[in-house]
Amino acid sequence: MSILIEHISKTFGQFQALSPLSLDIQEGEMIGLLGPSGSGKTTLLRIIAGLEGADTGRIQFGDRDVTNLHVRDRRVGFVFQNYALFRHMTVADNVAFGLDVLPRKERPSPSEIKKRVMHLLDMVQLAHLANRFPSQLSGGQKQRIALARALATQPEVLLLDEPFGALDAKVRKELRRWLRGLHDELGFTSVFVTHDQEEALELSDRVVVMSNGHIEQVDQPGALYASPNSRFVFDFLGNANVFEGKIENGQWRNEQAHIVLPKGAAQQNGQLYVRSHEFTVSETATDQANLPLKVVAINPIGAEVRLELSPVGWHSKDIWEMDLPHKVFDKKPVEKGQTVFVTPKAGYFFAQDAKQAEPLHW
Ligand SMILES: Nc1ncnc2c1ncn2[C@@H]1O[C@H](COP(=O)(O)OP(=O)(O)OP(=O)(O)O)[C@@H](O)[C@H]1O
Repeated sequence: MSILIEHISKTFGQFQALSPLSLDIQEGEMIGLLGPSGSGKTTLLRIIAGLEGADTGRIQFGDRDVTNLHVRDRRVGFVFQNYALFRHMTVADNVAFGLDVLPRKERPSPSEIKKRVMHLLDMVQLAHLANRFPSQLSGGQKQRIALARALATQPEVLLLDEPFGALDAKVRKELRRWLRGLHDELGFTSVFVTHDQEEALELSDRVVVMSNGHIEQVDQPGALYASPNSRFVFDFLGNANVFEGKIENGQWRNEQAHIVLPKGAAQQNGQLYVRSHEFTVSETATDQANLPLKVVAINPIGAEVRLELSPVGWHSKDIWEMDLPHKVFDKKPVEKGQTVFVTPKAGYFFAQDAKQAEPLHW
C-alpha cells in the first residue's frame, strides 16, 4: 500500500510540531523517520496512523483518502517501544487480540483465529511460548510478540515507534535483521521512527531526516551519507568534525591552525566538515595542514580505535573525533595527553552562506 502525505501540519497550542510537509511512500517500501528528540517523528507517525489529527493537509493510502478516517478503519498495524502487551493475557491471546475484537462479520472463526495465531507465532519463532504470560518473556521476545500481534490482522501498513529502543545492542541488531526479512517476505509498507542513525541507515529503503518539525532530506541511505544537503544532515549523520576557516593566501586559517586548500576549491571563508575516518595522524604538521590536537581519550570501539582530540592553539565548537583501524593505531600508538597533528584526506566545504556543500579531496 502506498502512502501519500500532502501538506500535513500540526500545532499543539502555540507550538508548531510539524510545518506543512509532504512525502510520497511507495508500496512495499521501508521508511525510517530519523531526527533528534522533539523533531516531530512520533507526531508524524501518529498522524499517519490516525491516532492524531492534522491541522492541514491530507493522507492517502493507495487510492483511499484516509484523512478523516478513524484509526480502527485505517487498517494499520502498530508496534511501540514499550511492547504494550496485555499482561493478563497469554502470548497466544495477545496475538489473537486484533482478530478477536473484529466486528462479527469480519471476524474469522475461532479455529481459523487459532490457526493464524500459530502461524504468526511460528513466523516470529516463538510458538513454544504460546501459553506464557508477558512477564515470563525477555524484552526481545516481547517485542516479537508485539510484532506478531500487529501483523495478525494482515495490515498493509505497519507503523513502528522506536520498536527496539528499549533493547540491548545485540538483541536490537538481531531484531532489526529479522524485521527487515519479514518486511521483504510479506511485502507490507513500513514506516518506523528512530533517533539511531545506524538503525535508520541499516534498515530503511529511504531515510527521512527531520528537524524542528520539517523534513531536511529524503534519500536512500548511501545517497544521504554521500550527499548530505545541509549542515544539519551532515552533523546528524556520522561523526563530522568542523574546521571553521578564514581564507588567507590559499589557506584556511583558524588562529594558529591552517589547512591548504585543495586544487580547484574556491577561495572563500566557511566551514570544512571532515568525517572521523577521513584523516591521517602524524607527530608533526604536514605541508597540507597544521592542525595540532591534544589526545584526551582513546576508546576501542569494535573494529576501530576512537581518539578524542582537543584543539591546541585554535578553536572548535566540539571535541574532534578520529576513528583509526586497530592495525593503524597499533603501528604507531599515541598516548593520552600527547599532541598530534591531523591531515584531512577528504571533506565537505560549506561556504559562509551556502546551503549546499562542495565535496573536496586532497
Ligand atoms: N500532545 C502534545 N501536546 C503538546 N506538545 C506535544 C504533544 N505531542 C508532542 N508535542 C511536542 O511536539 C514536538 C514533537 O514531538 P514528537 O514526539 O513528535 O517528537 P519526536 O521527534 O518523536 O521526539 P522523540 O524522539 O523524543 O520521541 C515536541 O516538542 C513535543 O514536546
